[in-house]
Amino acid sequence: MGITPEIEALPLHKLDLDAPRIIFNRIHAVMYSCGILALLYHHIVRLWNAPTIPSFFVFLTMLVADVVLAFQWALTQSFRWRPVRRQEFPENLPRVIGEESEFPKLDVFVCTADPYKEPPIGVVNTALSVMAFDYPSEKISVYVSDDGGSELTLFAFLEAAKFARHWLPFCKENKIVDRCPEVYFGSNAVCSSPELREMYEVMKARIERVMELGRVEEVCEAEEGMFKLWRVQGFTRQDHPPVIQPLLQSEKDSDVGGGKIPNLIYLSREKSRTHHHHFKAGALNALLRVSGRMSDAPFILTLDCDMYSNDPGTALRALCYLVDDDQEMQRVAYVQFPQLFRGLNKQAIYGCEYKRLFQINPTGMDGFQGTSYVGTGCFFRRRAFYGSPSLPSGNNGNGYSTSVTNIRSSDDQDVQHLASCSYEDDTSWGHQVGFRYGSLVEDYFTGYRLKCEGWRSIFCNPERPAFLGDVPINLADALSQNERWDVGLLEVTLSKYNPLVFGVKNMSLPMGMCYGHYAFSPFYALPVIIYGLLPQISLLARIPPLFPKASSPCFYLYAYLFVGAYGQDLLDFLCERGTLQRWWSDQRMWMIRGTSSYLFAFIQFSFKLIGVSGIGFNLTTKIIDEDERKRYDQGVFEFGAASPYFISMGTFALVNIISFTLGLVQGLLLKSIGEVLAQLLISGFVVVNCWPIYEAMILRTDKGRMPSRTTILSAMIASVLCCAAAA
Ligand SMILES: O=c1ccn([C@@H]2O[C@H](COP(=O)(O)OP(=O)(O)O[C@H]3O[C@H](CO)[C@@H](O)[C@H](O)[C@H]3O)[C@@H](O)[C@H]2O)c(=O)[nH]1
Ligand SMILES: [Mn+2]
Repeated sequence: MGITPEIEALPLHKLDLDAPRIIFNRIHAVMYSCGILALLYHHIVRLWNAPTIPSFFVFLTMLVADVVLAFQWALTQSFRWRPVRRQEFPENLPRVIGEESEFPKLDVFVCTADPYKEPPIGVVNTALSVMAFDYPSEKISVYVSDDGGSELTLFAFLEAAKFARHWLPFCKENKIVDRCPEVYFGSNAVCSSPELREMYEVMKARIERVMELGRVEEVCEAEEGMFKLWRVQGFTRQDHPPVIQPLLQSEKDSDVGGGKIPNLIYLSREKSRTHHHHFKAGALNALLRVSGRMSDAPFILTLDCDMYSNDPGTALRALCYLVDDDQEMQRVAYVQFPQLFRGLNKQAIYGCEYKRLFQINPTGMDGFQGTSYVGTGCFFRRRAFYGSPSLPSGNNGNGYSTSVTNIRSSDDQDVQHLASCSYEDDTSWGHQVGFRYGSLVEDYFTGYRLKCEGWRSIFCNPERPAFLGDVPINLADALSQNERWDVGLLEVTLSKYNPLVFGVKNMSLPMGMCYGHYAFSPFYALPVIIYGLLPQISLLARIPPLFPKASSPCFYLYAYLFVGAYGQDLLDFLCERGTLQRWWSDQRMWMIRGTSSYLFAFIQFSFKLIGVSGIGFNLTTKIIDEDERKRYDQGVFEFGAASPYFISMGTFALVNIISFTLGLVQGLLLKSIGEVLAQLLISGFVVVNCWPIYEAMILRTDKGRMPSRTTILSAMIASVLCCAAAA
């Protein structure tokens, strides 16, 4: 093992600076900073000269909005300072690692939490797609973590284990590219094995039947034992003992051709109402311990249940970094692949692609200490969970260092105990060891804490998407997912781990800024709400204009700052293979989040602070309603089911259209458009963005239109605001 001089010429990976972008970004940064300084100066002069006390407060509020925007803009410079591109050469791996038998083991964690929100057939597809990696099968162990504690999921995996024995050799012999069965059989490609397709359909039907029944009835005698636990009185999803069930064992089992097969293990950790389970992080830690005992692979891939592998070569690509024994590369805690999605509509109306988060920003963070962990599609070095890179590591005899400094390790503890609720009591699990607790965005938080310990990470973004997942296809789901993330971020921002304090001290200034930018993103609620209400209300109230006249040079300063920020955002988007339409949706969703999920996250977080209510992990539904899907595919916004989000965004939309119309009429009548041009442009911009909301309120008749009660309520609030302003 190790790179000897002769093979140095055959590198495993390569890094290039994105020079044109770096130059452009830095020049823009300097110019734009001057603009911001000029704006702040303008603000201060204006505050100083405020004619009345109320106008002083109005100006002050506008200053607050601009300060938050400027602050966040400054933090984003760290993403733009030094973007890099990487390339891997997996074909050179054998020269470094040697024979297939020398390849390191790989453990894969697939998380699921509710069979009704995350259909088991989907989870099965994800598992099968990774079991079929181009990788020595006997080296792979797939662990399915079922936080739903459901016999339905176990049943599905019993079926999957049988099907895998046919599917895996078929994929490898025929060099199939799409190794997620649903995708392969769903594509138009002619399947060379109709029997296999039939077998898949039968499996699917059996799983779906059990889902309909809601319980497992017909299983053969050999399997009946596995379901016994569920028949015990008092077994519920919140209260049950650990269930660990190996379904395939590479030592004993083989595929239908007699070839090797991966391990497949079902695990549902113990649950009890008296213990906090720490959601996904808790599940991952149980997996970490159990897998450490059962297979103890040095490398671990974490996957959400809906993220299937789209490229069988992905594991090898990740190894290009993980097995490199260069000193810098030995500090790599994880290799993160981007989250990419299938089934997005043309405009990606709900902005769920999160291109900036998953594709653009990571290239920038990779120019420093590496990108953030995004929860799925990420290959970890097991050792990273057990302490800093400078700690001496264990060795599994294969040349790859592994964990195993189990905090309470002693051999008489059986595997069951490792998955029990009380195992973590009074240990460092979740604090210094394993996935970290304390934030609903356990992914962001864990990656961040690892960086603070001195680890680094890699962003690996190959041409063919490595993994593909599902996105929420209705507005309320998209916002509720975002709200959960925001609450999780606030938990970090308002703790001692604030990235601008703890992070800057333990990582570096640019890394602290990157993590800080995310941590503070819920604060975007402030400028969005202020810019979305104050200029409009003051327009109606005819109080002194908030912005310079169209003829004043300061007007151009505002124009420059607006065009400069939006323009650069658009450029970043297009450079990362985005389209204009999707960018438009993305910026629109930013505005919508400002008035809904960002705002509601603050409310939810405050409730938690004062102890009114706890916070939970609201799963994103992966079930797709046909009707909804149709509307989504046509790019039509979904407002069907009432949601408090819609009331606040409806109010905003209405205030803006009222103020825009009245302001325009008044400006024309009094021939004073120039004086209120900036305010008209702002509310006009909001109105254009809100078009789908007006449509849903008034024009549409389908099931996805805005519920009348929501429309009426928003209209009432908006009229109260407008009347109060005009009075
Ligand atoms: O108590 C829980 C809750 C969730 N999950 C699993 O966590 C995954 C992510 O849940 P999902 O509802 O799909 O949330 P998303 O917002 O889509 O997930 C993003 O955000 C999460 C953090 O909020 C990360 O964990 C995910 O990896 C990231 O893709 C799913 O596989 C769930 O089964 C559990 O295992 N246990
Ligand atoms: Mn998800």
